[in-house]
Amino acid sequence: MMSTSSKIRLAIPNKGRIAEPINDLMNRSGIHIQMSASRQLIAKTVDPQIEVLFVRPIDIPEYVAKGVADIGITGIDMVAERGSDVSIMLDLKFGSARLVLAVPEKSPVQSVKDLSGLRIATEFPGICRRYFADAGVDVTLIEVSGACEAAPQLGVADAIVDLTSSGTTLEINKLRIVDEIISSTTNVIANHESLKEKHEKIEEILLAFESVIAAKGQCYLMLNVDKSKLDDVRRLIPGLGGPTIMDIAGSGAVAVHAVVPHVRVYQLINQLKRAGARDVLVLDITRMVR
Ligand SMILES: Nc1ncnc2c1ncn2[C@@H]1O[C@H](COP(=O)(O)OP(=O)(O)OP(=O)(O)O)[C@@H](O)[C@H]1O
Ligand SMILES: O=P(O)(O)OC[C@H]1O[C@H](OP(=O)(O)OP(=O)(O)O)[C@H](O)[C@@H]1O
Ligand SMILES: [Mg+2]
Repeated sequence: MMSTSSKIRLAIPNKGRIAEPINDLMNRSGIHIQMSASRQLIAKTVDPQIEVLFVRPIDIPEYVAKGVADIGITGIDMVAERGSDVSIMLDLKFGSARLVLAVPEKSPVQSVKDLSGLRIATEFPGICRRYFADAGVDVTLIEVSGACEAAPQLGVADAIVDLTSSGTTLEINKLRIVDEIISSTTNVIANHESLKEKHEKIEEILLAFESVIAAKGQCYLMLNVDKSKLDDVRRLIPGLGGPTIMDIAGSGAVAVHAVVPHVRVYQLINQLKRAGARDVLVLDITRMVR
């Protein structure tokens, strides 16, 4: 195992749907990117051992497989499309989408078997070839690089294989799902050799990302309460290691601190006030390491 002095190159998307959430993850995890120009392809970070490479999400799996980057962040669909030999390290749980086979609402097609001899438009030729081969169905693939849902209306395809998340694009283009091929989220992937040689540093980065995911949806609640009412307040505060209780010197009151889920806060504050809590503060948690 190598020391923590290993340099790491991290490949992340330069554009597209997941670029912004990944940038947010980098900031929250404390690995701030230092950009000197907006179209910069390689950037330094606050950690002199971590350098960032900005590339297209579809190219990240192969850059990582070939060792151009040690680790990368991209959709699991991109890894499947390229068939890249990388280690899947961490599911970041955003960028959720399903890759589906869809046909015009009025099409007679009911299953993949009905597509024999027909034309399929897709941005995912790799996944499609394997999918139709597994199904034993011979089709013609029409490769497009966006706006795939328009292909049936334009008369260039009989069906499409494309991503859907909210379902809006399928609905607007009057398309019906016939099958789900894969579901995808944004993941951290790693090069096999880098994992052996730079294990400690990669683990350090993963821990930083995990701590951001753990903190998501949680907030830090602080309040003061007279000791006589402490039991009522304690009963209201949900788990997560139980509240921390500290004496406020000479006041007959205590300070109570606890980590609580965001979704509980609105109701909880009212209940706590009724139970005698005062000076309530709710703070965002950026990172949480257990
Ligand atoms: N509708 C969506 N909802 C959630 N995630 C999506 C959606 N569309 C794409 N993604 C995910 O975003 C990642 C990058 O795809 P995206 O289409 O944003 O990149 P791109 O093709 O480089 O950008 P663009 O389509 O703007 O040219 C993929 O892993 C994909 O699964
Ligand atoms: O279910 P929805 O929420 O409507 O999302 C689905 C759309 O999102 C993606 O398009 P993207 O924004 O990447 O544009 P593109 O078609 O040019 O790739 C995908 O290719 C679909 O077209
Ligand atoms: Mg796209």
